Amino acid sequence: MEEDKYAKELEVAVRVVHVACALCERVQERLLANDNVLSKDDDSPVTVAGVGVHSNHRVRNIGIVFVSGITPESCFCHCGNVMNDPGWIKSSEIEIFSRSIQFKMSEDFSVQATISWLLSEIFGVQNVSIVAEEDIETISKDESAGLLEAVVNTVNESLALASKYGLQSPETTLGTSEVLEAISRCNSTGGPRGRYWVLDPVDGTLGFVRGDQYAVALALIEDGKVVLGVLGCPNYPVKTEWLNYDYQDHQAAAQSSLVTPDAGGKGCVLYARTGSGEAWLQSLVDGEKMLEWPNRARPIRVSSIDDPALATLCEPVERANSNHSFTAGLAQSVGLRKQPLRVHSMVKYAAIARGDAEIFMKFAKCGYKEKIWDHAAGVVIVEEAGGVVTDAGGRPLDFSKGMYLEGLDRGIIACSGVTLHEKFIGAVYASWDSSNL
Ligand SMILES: Nc1ncnc2c1ncn2[C@@H]1O[C@H](COP(=O)(O)OS(=O)(=O)O)[C@@H](OP(=O)(O)O)[C@H]1O
Ligand SMILES: [Mg+2]
Ligand SMILES: [Mg+2]
Ligand SMILES: [Mg+2]
Repeated sequence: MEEDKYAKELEVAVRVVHVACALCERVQERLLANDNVLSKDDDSPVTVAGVGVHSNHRVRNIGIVFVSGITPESCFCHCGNVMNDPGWIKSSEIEIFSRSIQFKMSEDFSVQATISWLLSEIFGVQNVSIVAEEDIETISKDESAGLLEAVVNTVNESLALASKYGLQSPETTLGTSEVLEAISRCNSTGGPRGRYWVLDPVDGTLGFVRGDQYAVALALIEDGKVVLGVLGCPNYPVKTEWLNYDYQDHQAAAQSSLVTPDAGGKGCVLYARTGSGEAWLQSLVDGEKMLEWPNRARPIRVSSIDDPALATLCEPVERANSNHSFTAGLAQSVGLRKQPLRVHSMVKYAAIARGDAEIFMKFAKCGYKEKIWDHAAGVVIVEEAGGVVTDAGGRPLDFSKGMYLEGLDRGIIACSGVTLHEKFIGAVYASWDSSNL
């Protein structure tokens, strides 16, 4: 790859993700300030599920429903709606969850509008095509007027700070139609040809509403290949020991000396360009306090551990999202001894790229189709940091087939190096037939 190919795109992508992370932090602070925090208790008796509707080609989250005493698997279709993104919380947390999800939806759309507007300003509206998780229909409905108003305010608040990150802020505040127009540009469906951005505005929905780990993920795909990836991790500080903190720890830590300019603040942005052999980390900086851009970056590398007994497995928190007992069996057969690190969102890819864990595995239920925005940025960052990412058959993930990772063989295995990777691929072959997947 030419030395400077995609250099400008990467530079811009990193800055817009910083702007988006600052937006997320503000929204999450408001959320947490109102005691809208969920605990991490996974064994609670109430099922919470987002309710989605099929609109065109994708399933949208439009609200929530609470059903006592049934499992996500037994959720049913209701009035043409389907259950999506199931999770577990305590009954006492229902009201909190309901408020939280409003914040989360507002954040999703605000991030999409902000990133879409900034990319369009820089590269020209006609050159910007985005595949993103949320689409225009949800927010265009009459009943979403309140949500839209909140989004317009948040977008303007964020764009006003864009100049702090070396980007152009709008001359006047954006109106509703401009915000909707920016969101409507996120209607690409991807595919094998052309150039398009891939955006997950908030990855790790439950992590976000729990005041825990979540990520903003932006990648650029050209002719079906991911050419760069940027992961914003607002709650993943340079200090690794915070990876698995909960909100209470977070409060304590936020007041402690860990959050100092030296420690690098409470979040980070990771990025890489395909083929460069390098991946980078920047601390998140508070735009309002920032005196000048550029923020310094340091190279990151995967862990050099290849002894399974010393390796750490990172996986989704929710059992509904990945089969914990299957991965535990694989881990045992390969010889892992440590407890798995369960972390929400693409922060798992960040943990591998930074060398904080050695293996990330996700085995979704049969029938679930992985989306490209949940993996594109993370995969390139792990690979350029020296890691290996494939499906369970050992093949690279194929981002060229539209919004989904079509043809994915069973699950995803990301490792810090080939030795561990080969062991896990071998373990899948050995145990698959006896698994219930
Ligand atoms: N049923 C099911 N199976 C597998 N995967 C699913 C499922 N439902 C959702 N998703 C996708 O998982 C994304 C969140 O993954 P995480 O690894 O963060 O999950 S977890 O919260 O740690 O359990 C999540 O991304 P976000 O929606 O951006 O949060 C989803 O795209
Ligand atoms: Mg996601
Ligand atoms: Mg998301
Ligand atoms: Mg979602």
